[in-house]
Amino acid sequence: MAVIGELFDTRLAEARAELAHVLASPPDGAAEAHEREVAAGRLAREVRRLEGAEEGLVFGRIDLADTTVLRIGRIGLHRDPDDLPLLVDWRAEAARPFYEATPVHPMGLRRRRHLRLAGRTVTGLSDELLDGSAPTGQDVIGDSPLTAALQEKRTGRMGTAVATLQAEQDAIVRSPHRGVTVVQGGPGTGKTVVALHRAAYVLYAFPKASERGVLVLGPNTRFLDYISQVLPSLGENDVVLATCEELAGIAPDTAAPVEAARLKGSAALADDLAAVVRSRQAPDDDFDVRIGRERIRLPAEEVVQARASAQTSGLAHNRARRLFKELLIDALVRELARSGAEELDRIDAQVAQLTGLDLDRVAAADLRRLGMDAAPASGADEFDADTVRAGLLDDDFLDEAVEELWPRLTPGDVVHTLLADPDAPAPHLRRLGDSEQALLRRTPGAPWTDADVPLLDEAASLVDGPPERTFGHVVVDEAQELTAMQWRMVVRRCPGRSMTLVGDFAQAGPATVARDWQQALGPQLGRRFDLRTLTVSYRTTQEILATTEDLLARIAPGRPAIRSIRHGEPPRTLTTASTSLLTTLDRELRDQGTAHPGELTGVICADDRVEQFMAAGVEQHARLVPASQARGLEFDAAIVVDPDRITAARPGGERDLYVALTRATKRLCTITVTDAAETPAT
Ligand SMILES: Nc1ncnc2c1ncn2[C@@H]1O[C@H](COP(=O)(O)OP(=O)(O)OP(=O)(O)O)[C@@H](O)[C@H]1O
Repeated sequence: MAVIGELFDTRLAEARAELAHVLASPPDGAAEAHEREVAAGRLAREVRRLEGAEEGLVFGRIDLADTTVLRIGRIGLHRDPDDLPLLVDWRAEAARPFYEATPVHPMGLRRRRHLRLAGRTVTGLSDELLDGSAPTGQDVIGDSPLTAALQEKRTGRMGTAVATLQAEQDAIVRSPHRGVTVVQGGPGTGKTVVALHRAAYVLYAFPKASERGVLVLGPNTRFLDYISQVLPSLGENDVVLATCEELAGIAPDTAAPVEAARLKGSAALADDLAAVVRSRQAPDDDFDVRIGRERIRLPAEEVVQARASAQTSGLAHNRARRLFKELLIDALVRELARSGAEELDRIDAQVAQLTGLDLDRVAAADLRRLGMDAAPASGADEFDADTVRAGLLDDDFLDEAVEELWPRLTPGDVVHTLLADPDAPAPHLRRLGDSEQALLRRTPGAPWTDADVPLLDEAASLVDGPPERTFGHVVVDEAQELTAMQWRMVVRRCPGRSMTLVGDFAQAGPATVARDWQQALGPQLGRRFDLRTLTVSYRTTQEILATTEDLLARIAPGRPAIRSIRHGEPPRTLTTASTSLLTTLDRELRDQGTAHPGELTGVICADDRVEQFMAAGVEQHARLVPASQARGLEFDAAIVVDPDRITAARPGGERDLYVALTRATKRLCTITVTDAAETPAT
């Protein structure tokens, strides 16, 4: 162990020194400055990687039957690349038995040891003997490391489970499948754990995917904050964590009403957006333009031909506009050459008629006298097509004329036209009923909502082309939340279709229309996904799961109940009148604070109660979470306030309630309100 610590310190000191050296050496010229920047970036990443892995660097050891010993850690460490590693990276194939060996399939192991460290000091050991041999004085048979890990107090940030990944989880994390893997499972079954460890595994094991980077997409910034520590502690800092809005680079001003969000999530709107863009691409009409002092008219056939070529080029609207313009200019140049030649021939003919001279012959005779070649001249030869073409490309008047036919568009223009213009070509949208159309109707200058973001992103891809940043692998957590339009956003950013998607339809929010993975993914990814199911809850106690069985049967009929490895107190219910709600909540918070000091309590309530509870100072004692944002979060204790109000607040509110009730690792208290006077209208 001490040797590993020393080697780690040396590596970290070397990386820091090298970084300091690179930053201190002044670059000589632009090329060197660039090289220096690249080297500094690489070294800074290496320093961060090592620093992130320092805490709990070594957490396991396996002793093989042939007496080989391997120590398992967050990163790998070798003295020399050709030597056996002193520390095996948990993702290496050699570490697999640490996670997957069982007494029935010992995978060549005699013993598996879990270590607990405080800094560099080993504070706990626990061994499992896998080959059926009797423990010796060297073996420490103690508490299961998983039990110990689960008993730790919640901190408000998710911790890594790298030391205790369970075999069914590990098999998914290490899956060699490079396409789409879908992981489903009830609350607390470790879907997020699997998703994040999978992201780290992909970076390690799939070099192509890691070159292009890994994206982890989460439902909101509260959730991303909750999981933000996990990957750095696995030695990975290069993963991009984002919400859909961050991915699109758009900050919406407000949240859309649920019904509008559902409608805007429909993939049919993608066709409507494409139709709006196409409708702005050159009508079947002549092109009439003034060039210098001349008016030139291109017939409609020329315009139609240029449009067809631009449209079939595969380029997005604003890029295809350039091609369209160039094709029109080619046609104009041909037209100018033709009309110019005609004009010259007409002048020659007039001169010949008036003077009897053939100007072409005179010019040729002059050239011969000067000893130069006398090629037969024609009007077309005197026309410098390249110069004319270049001039037209830069001509502002011409560009204005093209703008009339094929205007440059912004994503906002396109979405606004679709939602605001009753004459816009929008076959799918127009098929909706009047009330639905009214929900989608947009007035000029209205703020953009979160549900507009995928529409704006779709429009951006139509007018400006595919997103600049794409990823080699995408992990989507709470994937049941994504609408069809959001799936399109995701797929655009993952051309290789290499993804890990985790979620649970029993926890779906109100904007989700799909009820299973086939419905959700089929349109974008077909049937090509590997579906895995996790069956054991590591969060929600068996007692809490038992009280949610009826609710689960209503929201996900036929779904087998999951089992939990945790047991806790039976859930309690307090009943109060609405006028006493704050007093009851305050008393409960104080009681829990006294009985269980240092524990993290979450108060989950209908969104419209948050302000009132904030004003009452609830956040001094607990995390206050609107029910719409509770997905994925976890607390030692949860107080769910006024379940009826949560259920009534949004369509599919029973699923919000199910999420709220399954957040606690130890105890759940539900406060019901007896008088429904305050229940909001739905
Ligand atoms: N193998 C494990 N070792 C230690 N802790 C684990 C393990 N698997 C899951 N956990 C813990 O169980 C809790 C629930 O895990 P996680 O949040 O990944 O579940 P989930 O399926 O994503 O839940 P939800 O459906 O609510 O989103 C977390 O505290 C997580 O750290």
